Amino acid sequence: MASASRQAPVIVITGTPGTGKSTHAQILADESPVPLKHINVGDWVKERGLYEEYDQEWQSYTVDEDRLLDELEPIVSEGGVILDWHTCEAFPERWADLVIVLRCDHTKLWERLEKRGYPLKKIKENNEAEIMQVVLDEARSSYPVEIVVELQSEGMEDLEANVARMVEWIKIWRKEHGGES
Ligand SMILES: Nc1ncnc2c1ncn2[C@@H]1O[C@H](COP(=O)(O)OP(=O)(O)O)[C@@H](O)[C@H]1O
Repeated sequence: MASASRQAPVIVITGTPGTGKSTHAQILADESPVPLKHINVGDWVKERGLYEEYDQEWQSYTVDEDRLLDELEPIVSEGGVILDWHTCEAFPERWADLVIVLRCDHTKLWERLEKRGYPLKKIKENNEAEIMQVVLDEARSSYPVEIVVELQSEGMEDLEANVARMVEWIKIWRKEHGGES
């Protein structure tokens, strides 16, 4: 059981770039009834140099997964963490109590990535990945189906409803793990 000795859960928020992971994670960290540390894994990789190389053409880093997992392990095993990353299959299954996969209509996603200044081929690649539900399939094949939850992230009302659902889930988790409701 992932969470046997933890006081607070580990929530993975994943999805194609631009689906809203960081936005959700920040608000959830603010509104959670238990303290949750938001780790933006992409930023972590950059800040700590946990990559093998930077690909200029794709404007992306080749992550050193072994080092990344080694650095995350002691933090994650304490619990009370939101792991925010565009992929989730590298994380050990035992880490996650809940895996949220954010989804977005591809035309909206295209606009978000354009605004971010991504090169066209990177926008296309991510757009296709979203249409083909690559991250959702990856989550479903990496974790027990009952902890993987797919949520739409298109407008502000989705954002509010999704965070409210996660807060409710945390309250129940806490009750089940001997904390207050
Ligand atoms: N549900 C949503 N409603 C409105 N805007 C959103 C929503 N989700 C994300 N956005 C916007 O889309 C952009 C990308 O969101 P971000 O959280 O950075 O995505 P990610 O972390 O998945 O790359 C941001 O400008 C954010 O404000």
